[in-house]
Formats: sequence, structure tokens, C-alpha cells
Amino acid sequence: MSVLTDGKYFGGSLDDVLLARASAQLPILRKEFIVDEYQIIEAKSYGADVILLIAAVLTRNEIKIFSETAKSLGLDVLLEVHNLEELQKSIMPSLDMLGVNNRNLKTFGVSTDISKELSTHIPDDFVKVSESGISSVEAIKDLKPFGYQGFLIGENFMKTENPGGSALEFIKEL
Ligand SMILES: O=C(O)c1ccccc1NCC(=O)[C@H](O)[C@H](O)COP(=O)(O)O
Repeated sequence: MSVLTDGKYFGGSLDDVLLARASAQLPILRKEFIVDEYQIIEAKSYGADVILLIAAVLTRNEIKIFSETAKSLGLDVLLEVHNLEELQKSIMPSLDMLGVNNRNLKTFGVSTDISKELSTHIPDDFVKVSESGISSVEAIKDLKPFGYQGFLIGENFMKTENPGGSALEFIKEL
């Protein structure tokens, strides 16, 4: 379960992690622009299981330090990339999952083609996650042959009156 904790752009907060922790037994991802080790300690303290690191805003050295800090705290790490350059810069053993964001940050357009293109460049040691712009079961079925096992879906559920119920219905159809 992905919990956006960024307040400025998404209206989230760490209290949302506490609420999610108290409400569900699922692993919780703190979805945040992590730029400081302190945010990783916060994630652990508030009950998250996984942190997101965004390759577009971090150097390779920062990714190494932050992912090793997370692992030392027992957290898993999802590293997000948008292109091959970010992927090649970031691959290292302290990551658990590699996420390809289907949203182009320059145009905000979404296409799962980038997940397909990058899939062959992601070593099998990592869980492959396709992120954003997914709104149908067909899209998942289309991505699975490319090795994707995780799918980050937000708007498709959040725009409904009952996001939890919509997610359950969606999962039943898979
Ligand atoms: O994740 C991004 O790159 C992003 C860029 C601009 C606005 C919002 C963004 N992400 C917010 C989210 O966490 C999304 O809900 C998540 O990536 C899932 O995507 P979607 O299913 O398209 O909502």
C-alpha cells in the first residue's frame, strides 16, 4: 500500500502512514521525495516497511547511502526510474525493487511502453514494478510477460467513491 506523505504537492503527511498502519496488515510504502537520511528514520518510526528513492533527484552516491541506511533499519527499497540513463546510474545490490514510472515528467503523459522498453535492462535479482498510468486489468496482463510483478496504481482507485472496494474488485479480476 503506497502512502503519499508529501504535504506541499499531495496534501499528505506522516500521520497518513500511522492511519494506514493501524487500518491494514499490508506492507506500507512511504511515497515521498527522500533527500535526507532523516526521512528514512521517520519512515521506520511511523511504521512504513518500504521507502521510495527517485533516481531523477538523487546521485548514485546518495542512492547508495540512503538504500544502505534503509536496509540497516530493516526497510525495503523501491528505486524509481524514468529512463535508461537513470536505471544504469542506479543499479546496486542494496535495492530490492526497481520501479519504472510510466509518467513522463516533462509532458505528464503516461505510456506503459517505457516499462516494456526498460524491462530487459533490469536484472532478475530485482522485483520489477510498473508505476503510474495503469487503469485496466488488460494493462497488467500486457505487462506481466515483460517480468513485472508489482503495479503502482493510484488515480484509478482514488477517483472512485470507495477506493479500497475498487482495488479489491480490480484484484479479483486479475
Ligand atoms: O509519481 C509521479 O511521477 C507523479 C508526478 C506528478 C504527479 C503525481 C505523481 N505521482 C503521484 C502518485 O503517487 C501516483 O498516484 C502514483 O504514481 C500512481 O500513478 P497513477 O496510477 O497514475 O495515479
